Amino acid sequence: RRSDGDIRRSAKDAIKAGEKTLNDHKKELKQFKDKGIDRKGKASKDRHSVVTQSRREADHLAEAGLVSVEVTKILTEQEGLTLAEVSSSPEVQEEFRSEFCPVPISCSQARDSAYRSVDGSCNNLNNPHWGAAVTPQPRYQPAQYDDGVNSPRTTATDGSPLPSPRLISNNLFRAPGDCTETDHARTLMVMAWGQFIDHDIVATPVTQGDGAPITCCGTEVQNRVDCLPIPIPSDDPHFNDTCMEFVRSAPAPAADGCEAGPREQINQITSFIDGGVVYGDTNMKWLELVDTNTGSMLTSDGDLLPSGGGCRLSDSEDFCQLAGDHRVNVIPSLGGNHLVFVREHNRIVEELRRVRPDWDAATVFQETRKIIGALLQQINYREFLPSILREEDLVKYNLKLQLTGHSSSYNSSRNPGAKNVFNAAAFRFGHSQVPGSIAYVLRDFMTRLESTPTESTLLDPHMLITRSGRNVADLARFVVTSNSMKVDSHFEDALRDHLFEGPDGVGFDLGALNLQRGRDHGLPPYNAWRQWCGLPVATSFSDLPDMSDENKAVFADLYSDVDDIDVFAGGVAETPLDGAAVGPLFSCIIGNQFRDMKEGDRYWYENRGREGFRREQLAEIRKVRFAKILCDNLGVDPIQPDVFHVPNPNNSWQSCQSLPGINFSAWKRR
Ligand code: HEM
Repeated sequence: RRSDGDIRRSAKDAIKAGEKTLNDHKKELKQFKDKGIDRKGKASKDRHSVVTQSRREADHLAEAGLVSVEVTKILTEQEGLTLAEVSSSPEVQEEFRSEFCPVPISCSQARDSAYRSVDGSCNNLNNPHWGAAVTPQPRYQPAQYDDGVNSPRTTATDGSPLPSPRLISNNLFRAPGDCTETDHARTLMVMAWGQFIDHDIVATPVTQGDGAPITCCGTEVQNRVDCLPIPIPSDDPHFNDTCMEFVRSAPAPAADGCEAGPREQINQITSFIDGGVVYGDTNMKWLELVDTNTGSMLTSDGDLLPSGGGCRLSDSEDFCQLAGDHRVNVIPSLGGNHLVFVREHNRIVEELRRVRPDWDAATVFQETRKIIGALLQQINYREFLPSILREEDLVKYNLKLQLTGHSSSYNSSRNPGAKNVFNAAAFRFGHSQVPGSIAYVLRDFMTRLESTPTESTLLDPHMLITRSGRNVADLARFVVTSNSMKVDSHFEDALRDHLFEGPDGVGFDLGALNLQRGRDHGLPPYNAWRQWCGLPVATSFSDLPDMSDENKAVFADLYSDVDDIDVFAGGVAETPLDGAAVGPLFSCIIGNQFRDMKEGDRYWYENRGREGFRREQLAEIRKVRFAKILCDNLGVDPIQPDVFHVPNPNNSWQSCQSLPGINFSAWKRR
């Protein structure tokens, strides 16, 4: 056995080598920039980077991640340590931490605050980084990289290469006759909310070049370490090319704290449902979005979102929208939800100023932010989750809300962080719900106007902001009355062939990106997750439980072993459970994640104490449903009380006036 001193010397040498790799990497990125390689390439790659761009703070963590990976590779491959020895060696970790990790966060001020910190730090007082912005994504199961440390999972059990994600997409995700099935019970709000709340929970940055999105296709960039381009089969039904751009997610050090270990990925926003999607997660962003004289959110002409950020503009009068999250322009249904909560914030500010004239603008802002966070949590757990999970799973994962009084669900040993498999696979189920076109529905609920293919609305906010936003209510009416697509193995061509397509006709396949992202992150395959969830595991393709015969046959054609199936492919292809939108595997992962985010949140809105609300305030918040918020801010009247389900005799249209709202006198000084 090697002495501690010997291991420390090896660790120091490995760290030196890691630093050299980091410097070489930076030089290489600059060279690609100087040669103009990252500046050229396809226009669609720049659009994709609007979604996956990284923040400067994340770049620093990525540098630590790169060294962590290098150190771990050297210690395991050249110095003969096992992964477990690297992780548990105090010598290795002390050396790594002293060079690359920020000084531990002090929570002395945050301890007694009635408000969440802007970046989510110190929510958990013993583990201040849990759920905070710009931290490594935690995992439910260790990564499965080809080399154990860093290389994507690309090899099948028998040693052959895994099938190309685009090939899987062509065979599994393409709907027969290009016709995806409708979900007759759920509305498009299930899809729109899923994406909106996802953008409150996770943003995974990819590695960026020296100021430009990286290029991964072409002879000049072969074997680039940051790349994992997707091979396109020569007989592809849509693409003429042979290569789809794909940049790896930026590396992070090991998840719990900041340690040397196998590659992890970054979450650059807070995992808590805290309204970061509305406000952002940095003081800089708050200053950009908030009127500091009043505590209200800045808006533009027509009470729309302010302008800024990147998107594509089809009309010279339009502008890109700025919001707490940079992905706001991805699709109008998402931007619509952003707008609703900015308006709701400003409505609440007015109400609070009336009942609390003694409060300054900063207090009004924080109190309003707290109520908005509570409303997001309440809608998510009381309306959205019951629309996608079975009642028995809501009970099993402790996702049900209390009807009265405070709860004592806080558990300081639960890590609320958004888990890698939730981000890179399970919660992407919503991609299958996206419809092929977006339209306006007029006040008569019958007339549909300006139906636009979904691909033309991507990254283009036109439908929301045209005519100074006068059609926003028509768009919302479309979202709450139209059916979502079923969660199944089929995707609309808008996303599967035309995602972020440019004038050159080149776009992405989102289904293929999801599969490749899972491999990039080293996600264990489908069967390993079934086992983790305690579900029956298939030993052959023919006994895949919870799957149609048709899907079993497709999997048997694509993969050489049932143990190789990618978790996103297997999960989305499962037959939904009775009463749920998703199958058993995604129900399990989504259930576990939302339990962590509820029980692991010291500021969970039902909690007692100064982090929560007074009893009478909580009772007022409990009166509100999402329908009322749409009423108050978009004037969609009448509306069905449960906007996640289509109107029916048990969920019939009601006047906005008849839906209860918050009485703010509960916020009066006592
Ligand atoms: C409406 C159209 C949508 C578009 C165009 C879209 C597009 C995208 C893109 C381009 C990515 C990054 C892909 C990658 O390179 O890995 C992504 C990630 C993701 N999407 Fe969507 N999406 C849509 C809707 C949804 C919906 C409805 C949900 C959930 C219900 C969802 C959940 C997610 C999640 C969880 C991620 C990973 C986020 C991260 O880790 O940063 N998306 N989406």
